[in-house]
Amino acid sequence: VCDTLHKPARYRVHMFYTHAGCTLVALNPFRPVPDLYSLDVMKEYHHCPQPQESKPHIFIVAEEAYRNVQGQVEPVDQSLVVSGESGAGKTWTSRCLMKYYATVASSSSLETSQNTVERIERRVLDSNPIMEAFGNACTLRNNNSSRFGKYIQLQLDRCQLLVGASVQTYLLEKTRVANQPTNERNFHIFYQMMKGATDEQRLEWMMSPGQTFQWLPNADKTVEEDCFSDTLEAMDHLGVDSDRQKQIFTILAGILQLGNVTFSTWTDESQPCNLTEDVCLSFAVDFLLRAAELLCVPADDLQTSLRVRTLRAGKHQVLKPCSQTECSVRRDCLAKVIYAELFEWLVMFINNSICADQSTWSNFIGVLDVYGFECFQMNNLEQLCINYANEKLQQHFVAHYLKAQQEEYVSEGLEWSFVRYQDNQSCLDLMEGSPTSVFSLLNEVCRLNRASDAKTFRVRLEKELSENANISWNKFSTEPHFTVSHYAGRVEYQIHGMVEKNKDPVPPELISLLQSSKNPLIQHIFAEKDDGKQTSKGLSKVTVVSKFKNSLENLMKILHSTTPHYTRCIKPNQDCQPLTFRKDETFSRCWYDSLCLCLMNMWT
Ligand SMILES: Nc1ncnc2c1ncn2[C@@H]1O[C@H](COP(=O)(O)OP(=O)(O)OP(=O)(O)O)[C@@H](O)[C@H]1O
Repeated sequence: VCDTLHKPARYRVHMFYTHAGCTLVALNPFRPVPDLYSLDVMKEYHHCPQPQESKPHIFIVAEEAYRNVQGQVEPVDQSLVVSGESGAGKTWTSRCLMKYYATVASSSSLETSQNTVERIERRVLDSNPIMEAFGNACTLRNNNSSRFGKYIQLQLDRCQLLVGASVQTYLLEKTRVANQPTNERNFHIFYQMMKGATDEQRLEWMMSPGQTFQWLPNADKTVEEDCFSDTLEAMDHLGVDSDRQKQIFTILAGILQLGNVTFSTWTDESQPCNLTEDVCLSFAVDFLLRAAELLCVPADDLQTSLRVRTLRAGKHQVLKPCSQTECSVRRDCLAKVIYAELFEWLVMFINNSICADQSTWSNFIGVLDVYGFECFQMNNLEQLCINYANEKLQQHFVAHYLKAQQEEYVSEGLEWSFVRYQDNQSCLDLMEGSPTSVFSLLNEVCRLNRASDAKTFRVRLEKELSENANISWNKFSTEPHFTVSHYAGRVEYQIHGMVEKNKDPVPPELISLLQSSKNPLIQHIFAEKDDGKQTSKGLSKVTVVSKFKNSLENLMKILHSTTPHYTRCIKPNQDCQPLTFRKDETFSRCWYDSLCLCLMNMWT
C-alpha cells in the first residue's frame, strides 16, 4: 500500500509489475531502474522452474508465451498485447520483450550458425531505432511518442530459436509532417538530421548556416532520441546501403525546404498565386528551387503542380489556378504523400531484411504495440480510427477474460453464471456495423464528393443513427460534431475536415511530378502509383477508414488464432516525472487503469 501518494512503497522496493487476473499491470517508473532488465534477470526468469511464482515482471509474460510454444499448447502461436495511454510505456515494454527473445531464443551458443543468427537478432532489434526515428515524435504527452501502431511477429523455428521477424504497421500520423500541434515536434528523424549532420551533409542537403524550417518547431528542445548516429548504424546493420541512405536523406531535406515555400493571396484569379514576397522574393523562390533540386524534379513543374489544377472535361484539359489555401494544401499533400510512402518503403525494406523464409519457421510470438485510447479537445478521423482499434482490442480482451474465468470456474467445479461486464459491441455496431454505421455513412458521403460534405455527413448521421444510444450531439456546441460513448469514455469528434481526411486525395499532378523524379528511390516508390488505386480526380478509391478497418480485421484474425497475453501499462503522472505517482491524475482518466491501480495497491 502507498506510504504517501507521491512515493508509493512499490517504488522503494522496485515493484513495478503486478498480476491482475490474466493481465500484467506495468507501472512506468520514468527512470531506468538498475538491473531491472539485465541479462542476469532474463536468465533468472528463463531458467526458473515456476516463473509465475517469481516477483511479477514482464519477463514472466514473455517466458510463459515462450514455454507455450515449446510445449506446443494450442493455439501454439502467441500474441503479447501491450496497451495503455500515451507515455505509459508500451514501446519500452515491446522493446524489452523483443530483447528478451533475442537473448533467450538465440542459438549463439551453437557454433555453426552463430554468424547468421547473431545477425538476425541484431537486425530484428535494429528495426526499432529506424522505425522510431521515422515514426515517433515528441508530443505533449511523451517525448518519444509512437505515431503509428505496430505488430511484430517474432518467428521461431522448430527448436524455438529466433530465425526472423516481420512487422505490420498501422495508420502513421502523416499529417504531422506538415502540421505539428502547438508545442509538439515533427518526426524525430528531421531533428536528428538537423542536429547530427556533418558540414558536408548540410551542404549536400542545401541547408544554409542557421537556416530554420517552418516544419521543425521546437528544434531547440533536445530529447534522448535525437541521436542520428544510432539511426545510421541501424540502417547499416539492416543493409540500407550508403546510396540509398543518401537518397532517403535528400528526400527528407527536400521536404523541409518545401515547408518553407509559402504563397501570397490571390490578386487575379485567372493567374496562379505568387510565392510569398516575405523578406525578399528571391528567398521564397530559393526554397522552391532547393526543394525541387533535392527531390530531383524540374523546378517549373514543381511550381506549376503546386499552383495549378488540371481539370479534365472529356478529352480536354482545363488549367485552373489554385487559391492561396489550395496551394498550401497541395504543398502539404506533396510532403505527406512522400513521407508516408517513404515510411511504407522502409517498413517493407525492414521486412525483407529480417523476415525468415516461410519454410524455416514454424511458430511465432507477436508483440502488439498500438496507440491507446485518445480523447483531446479536438478529435477527428485519426482519433476515430484509434479509438475504434481500442474498442476492437477491448472486445477481444473481454471475450478472452470471460473465457478464462469460465474455464477456471468449471475446473473448480463452480457454477458459471452470467457476469455483467462493460459490453462494447453496441459501440462497435455504431462504428462499423451493417447496414448503416458511422464508417459506412462517412464512406457514402466521400463517394458523393460534394462541396457540402461536412453538412451532408452531419445530416446523414443524425437521420440514420440517432436511435443508437452510443451516439449523441451536444446541443450547445457550435461546431458540427458527434459524440461517441466509448468503453473508456465519451469522445466528441469534429466533423469539419473529416470527410476530406477520409478521402485523402492526392492530386494526380503531384503523382506525375514525383514519377518524373530523378531520385531513384522516389522513382521506385511512385512507379506503380497509377495502379488503379486512384480515381481520375486523384481520389483514393479505398478510403482511410476502409483501409484501416481492413488491416484491423486482419490483425484481429491473427489475434484470434493465437494465445493472447495482456500487459497494461500505466502512466503514474501526466508530466512524466520519475518515480512519482499522482493518484488524482491517474484514477480519473480511464476506468480500466483505475481498476488496475486498485489491484496494485491491494496486492502490494
Ligand atoms: N520500464 C521502464 N523503465 C524506465 N523508463 C520507462 C519504462 N517504461 C517507460 N519508460 C519511460 O517512459 C517513456 C514513455 O514510454 P513509451 O514511449 O514506451 O510510451 P508509449 O506507451 O509507447 O507511448 P505512446 O503511445 O505515446 O507511443 C519512455 O521514453 C521512457 O523514458
